[in-house]
Amino acid sequence: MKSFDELFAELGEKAATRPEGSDTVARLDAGVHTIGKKIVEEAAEVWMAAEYESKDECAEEISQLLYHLQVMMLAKGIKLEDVYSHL
Ligand SMILES: N=c1c2ncn([C@@H]3O[C@H](COP(=O)(O)OP(=O)(O)OP(=O)(O)O)[C@@H](O)[C@H]3O)c2ncn1[C@@H]1O[C@H](COP(=O)(O)O)[C@@H](O)[C@H]1O
Repeated sequence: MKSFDELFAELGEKAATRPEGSDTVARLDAGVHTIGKKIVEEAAEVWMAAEYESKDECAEEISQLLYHLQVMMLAKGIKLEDVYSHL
């Protein structure tokens, strides 16, 4: 288990060191358009899970959406505080 901030730190490290086999590195290399499409797909899965699946399945979909949002943040050079300052 990890927090939002811990995952973001881990993904930032992956982006910087580019380890072989990292899904995150591949997604960053694919670019903002592909990352954006994934965010829309995951958001729809959250919606469907909320309507038709269990609380746990919905939580898993939300975790995936948060992951892809973080990938977009990295792709755009957006830091946690850039987002938090708007909350
Ligand atoms: N938290 C996540 C995470 N959430 C979602 N995903 C990715 O998003 C996909 C979403 O699931 P889908 O049901 O849409 O699967 P899919 O249709 O096969 O998706 P695609 O791979 O085709 O886009 C998953 O298969 C993962 O590839 C994640 N990939 C990585 N992480 C974490 O990110 C960290 C770094 O991972 P690596 O970069 O792979 O080392 C690790 O701690 C991982 O646990």
